[in-house]
Amino acid sequence: MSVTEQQARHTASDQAEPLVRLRGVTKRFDRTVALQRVDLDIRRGEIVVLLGLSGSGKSTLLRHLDGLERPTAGSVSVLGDEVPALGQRALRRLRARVGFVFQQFELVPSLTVLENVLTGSLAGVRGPRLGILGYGRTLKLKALGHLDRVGLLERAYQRADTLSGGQQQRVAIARALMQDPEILLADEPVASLDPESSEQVMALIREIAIDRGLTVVCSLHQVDLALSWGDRIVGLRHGEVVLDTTTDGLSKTEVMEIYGRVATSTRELQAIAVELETDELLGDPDDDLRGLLGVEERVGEDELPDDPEWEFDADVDGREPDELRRPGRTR
Ligand SMILES: Nc1ncnc2c1ncn2[C@@H]1O[C@H](COP(=O)(O)OP(=O)(O)OP(=O)(O)O)[C@@H](O)[C@H]1O
Repeated sequence: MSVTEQQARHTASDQAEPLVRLRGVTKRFDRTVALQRVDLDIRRGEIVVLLGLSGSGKSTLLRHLDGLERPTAGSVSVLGDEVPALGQRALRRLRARVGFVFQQFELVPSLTVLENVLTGSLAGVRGPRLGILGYGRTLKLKALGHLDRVGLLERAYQRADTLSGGQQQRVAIARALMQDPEILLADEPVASLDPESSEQVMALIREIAIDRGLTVVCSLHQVDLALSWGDRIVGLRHGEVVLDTTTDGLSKTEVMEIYGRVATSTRELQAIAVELETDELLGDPDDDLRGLLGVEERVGEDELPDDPEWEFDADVDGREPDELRRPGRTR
């Protein structure tokens, strides 16, 4: 995106009232604090990327915007509605204005592509639909138009499970468009895709958002994609916002430095490097890492690996991304 385009979009969005406003949002699940005192304003037309490690609270934040979670404390306002206060009917009306795209696409595999897209028109509508015959001509033409927009018109009558991952995510985007949403939420929409498909899907989301003046809030863990396809990056760590900046002129190293500054140990830096898919932090841990991020004073010598054969356990799925392991050592 050109700097001029980004400036024009920011100027327009700066003048508008925020579409999304979070104030002091804390969310606890039993003893886990998923979000901590989050304040966030998102204005119409912004394309915001939520960036952070696994377990940092990205999905939880997105789910609050759609009323799928209620905050333990604080307020969540979306499109002028105080979301946690909405009853079921009002929530359905809000959800009809907010599209949601998920990591695993959530298509019905045995239905055709067109039928899957048509189900997007059911947001806010009650009652079952009986296959494709249950939808009127106008809706079918609209669905076909969206399939054309995402480049899959010729696949309309194919079963959804015969498509590639990238194609399925494009179908999910077409389905979300059936609602004519004002806000599009996307939870790790490219996490299951290869790099090329990821680029294509993110490019498509951005193009559609700009065409339609959509506001997008998208969680990602790849810094490169966040920088290429977002206007603004909101970085989360342990449920707190630790970074909130436009992508204008921002470099990957700067993003990593900010994450580095909030990391409390070398182990966490390594986890950040692995999860954010950068090798910039994975040089010689004794030199490059500490030098780049200036962490010596904070972490102390005893936390740094003293053996060059140490190995980082990249399996951060356990949401405690803090394990250093030497070969052969059991945890
Ligand atoms: N329904 C739930 N019950 C209990 N704990 C939960 C629930 N949902 C989320 N959590 C916890 O809240 C924290 C934040 O989770 P969340 O899914 O929002 O993180 P995330 O950044 O989206 O992670 P990922 O990138 O892996 O999807 C994690 O510690 C998670 O285990």
